[in-house]
Formats: sequence, C-alpha cells, structure tokens
Amino acid sequence: MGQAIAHALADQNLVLAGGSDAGDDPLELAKKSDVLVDFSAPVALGGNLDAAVAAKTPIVIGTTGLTEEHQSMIDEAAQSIAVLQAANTSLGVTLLTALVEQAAARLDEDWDVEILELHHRHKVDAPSGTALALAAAAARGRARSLPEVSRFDRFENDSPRDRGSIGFASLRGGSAAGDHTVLLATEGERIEITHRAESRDIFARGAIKAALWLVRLSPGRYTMNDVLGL
Ligand SMILES: NC(=O)C1=CN([C@@H]2O[C@H](COP(=O)(O)OP(=O)(O)OC[C@H]3O[C@@H](n4cnc5c(N)ncnc54)[C@H](OP(=O)(O)O)[C@@H]3O)[C@@H](O)[C@H]2O)C=CC1
Ligand SMILES: O=C(O)C1=N[C@H](C(=O)O)C[C@H](O)C1
Repeated sequence: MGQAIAHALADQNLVLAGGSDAGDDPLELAKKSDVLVDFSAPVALGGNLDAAVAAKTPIVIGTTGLTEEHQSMIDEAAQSIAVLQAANTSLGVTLLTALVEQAAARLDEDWDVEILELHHRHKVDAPSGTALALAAAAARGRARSLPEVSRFDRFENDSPRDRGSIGFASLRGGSAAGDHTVLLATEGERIEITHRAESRDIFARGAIKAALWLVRLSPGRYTMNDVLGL
C-alpha cells in the first residue's frame, strides 16, 4: 500500500513526507506531516498512534487484523487528535457497507447472511477487515452485535446453521486485490452483492481523500461514511 499511496500522491501533486519503508522515525514523520496514513501491521499501530498524538497530527488508519485492545488505543488517541479508521478506504466498499446495513434491516432473519472474500496470497489476516466490517453492518441493520452473530467455527462444528448467524469464507491466491460478496439467502431465492477491487489504487485514492478531509478536523473518531456524507 505504501507504493500505491506514493503513486496516488504524485498523481495529485501532493507531497509524501516519508514512510516506515524508508526507515523514518514515526515521531519525526508525524512532526513534519499534515496527516499520517497507517497501512502497516497491528504491531506497528501503537507506535504510530503515540507519534501522531505527540505531534498532534491527525491519522488515517487502514491497517486490518486489529484487536479490541487496538480499538481501545484508537479511542484514547481520538481524545486528542482526529482519527479516521477504515478497514476499506475504497469509495465502492464504503457505499456497499451502507447498502448491506439497509438490506439486512429490510430483510428479516429468514434471510441468511454470509460473507465471501478473495485476496492475494500475501495477506496475513482472515477474515479480511472488510468482511468483518460488512458483517458488522449487517448485524447493525438487525440491531445485533458482530460478536453475537459471527461464526468462525464451521469446520469444527457438525450442526446446521444458526438462525441469524453470519459465516465467512476466506480465499487466498495469486494477486487478487480484494473481492467481497455479501450473500443474502432464503428459501427459493438469493441476493449476492459484490465489490471487486481491480487494483490497490482504489484504496490509496480513498485513503488520500480521507486524509485531505480529516486534516483540519477536531479530535474524535471518524469513518469513510463521514467523508462521503453517508
Ligand atoms: N483499509 C484498506 O482499504 C486497506 C487495508 N489494507 C491493510 O493494510 C495493511 C498493510 O497491507 P500491505 O500494504 O498489503 O502490507 P505489506 O506487508 O505489503 O506492507 C506493510 C508495511 O508496513 C511495514 N511494517 C510492518 N510492520 C511494521 C512495524 N512493526 N513497524 C513499522 N513498519 C512496519 C512494512 O515494513 P517492512 O516491509 O520493512 O516490514 C511494510 O512497509 C494490512 O493490514 C492490510 O490488510 C490493505 C489494503 C487496503
Ligand atoms: O490486505 C489487503 O490487500 C486488503 N485488506 C483490507 C481488508 O482486510 O479488508 C482491504 C482490502 O480488501 C485489501
């Protein structure tokens, strides 16, 4: 993602202050930047947040595979700086997520929700952050929480599907930039809503749009929905 962002910045005549790829110290980078953009790894998040808070620099977080502990760290940072977190910074997935919440709300639990995702062979987290965000949107649409409805244990459990649950299928291979399908299935019919990323440029462009939008905002937590006014 570092390379995709560097290319997208150059296309828009914006300046890349540096990056962890270049061995830059996060605090020095935060001090000389208008906004930080973090697409790295969960283990790097704490240091990047500390740097952003110390320099009072807003931060966009695209890293996935985060735990509840990471979410608490983000909540704390958002007390003093503007933080935008998005498991997927593409405009298409942002809209898809809103549509899924609406579809799940309008169709009752006779409609089973399942999430299928495909990513390149280098991806380390599964299900993808986007798959989890789509499931959370469907759960929200039905006034349920993600921990309540998500099922990750199908291979260990010989029992029929629980009504209202949400299951995941994660495929890994080749160079796929990221496909997500939300399946809504009931007796006799199915709806499949799919987003396909044709390259990583869409995530980079979305992250830059988010960064430009965030740069002068007050402390708090923001999402791609806020950027698009959804
Ligand atoms: N929100 C979104 O739209 C998207 C999110 N992502 C997420 O972004 C993250 C990064 O993805 P991707 O670019 O493919 O991953 P890569 O592994 O290609 O790149 C990760 C980068 O982070 C650096 N890094 C890793 N660990 C540390 C650390 N402890 N301290 C400092 N730097 C570190 C790596 O440096 P080095 O090589 O030196 O280890 C590398 O430059 C993933 O979580 C992915 O799921 C990806 C695409 C879109
Ligand atoms: O690692 C990736 O490549 C991607 N990660 C994000 C995720 O986990 O959902 C976003 C996108 O799908 C690409």
